[in-house]
Amino acid sequence: MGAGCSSGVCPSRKSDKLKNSKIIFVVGGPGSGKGTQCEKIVERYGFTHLSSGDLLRAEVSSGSERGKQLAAIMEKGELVPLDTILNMIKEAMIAKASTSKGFLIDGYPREVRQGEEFEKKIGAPCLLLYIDAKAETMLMRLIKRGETSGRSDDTAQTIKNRLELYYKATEPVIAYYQGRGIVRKINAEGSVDEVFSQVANAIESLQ
Ligand SMILES: Nc1ncnc2c1ncn2[C@@H]1O[C@H](COP(=O)(O)OP(=O)(O)O)[C@@H](O)[C@H]1O
Ligand SMILES: Nc1ncnc2c1ncn2[C@H]1C[C@H](O)[C@@H](COP(=O)(O)OP(=O)(O)O)O1
Ligand SMILES: [Mg+2]
Repeated sequence: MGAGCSSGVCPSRKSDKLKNSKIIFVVGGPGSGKGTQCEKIVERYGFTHLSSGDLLRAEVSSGSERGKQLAAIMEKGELVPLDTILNMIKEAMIAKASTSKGFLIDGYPREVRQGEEFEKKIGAPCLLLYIDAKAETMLMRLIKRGETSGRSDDTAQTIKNRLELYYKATEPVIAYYQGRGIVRKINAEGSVDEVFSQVANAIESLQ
């Protein structure tokens, strides 16, 4: 049990509707397996999975003007503006707050400032799942995913940019939360089930 989430209730909520929500950040490089593990967590534990990338892709699919601007950023493998993604996550959380057993925030924070702003506007995470795979493993998985995903960012050049940005901007997020004792590092090199057995141990340490 990490600081700030004893008995499943986190302190100092910034939104009344979310004040009793359990929040788990799922952080790892592109292609490390965040989405895959989140699906398995939902299946077994019934948490609410919110993927920042999925929220953004839904906006792009809507064909809105904002979606067009986001698509141009994502195609290059860059980060969209912090306020945009944070507001989308907050709205999605509020919509599910009354029925959710807890939230898996997948793909956020991608930089330390995103974590700070999330805590100011929403609340503190009680666990950070750090999905750790080698760069070569992530690259191979993304190239393979690109054969069928239809994602404009699963292309060789954009994958390279995303990996570089991950090491530069997102890895510091892990060090930032390590100081609070809420980081659980998951070795994501094995099979989906091998990875999930570690993930399940981390989730159960919270119950
Ligand atoms: N443990 C694993 N072993 C092999 N392939 C995996 C594993 N976890 C995920 N994958 C595959 O790797 C790709 C990236 O996984 P995904 O869950 O989309 O990662 P992320 O959300 O971190 O980008 C997907 O095609 C997925 O099926
Ligand atoms: N928290 C965030 N801040 C800014 N941009 C984000 C973001 N989460 C996602 N994006 C944008 C930039 C990413 O390259 C793109 C795809 O994200 P994703 O679906 O989470 O990728 P993946 O699951 O492969 O790691 O969406
Ligand atoms: Mg994903």
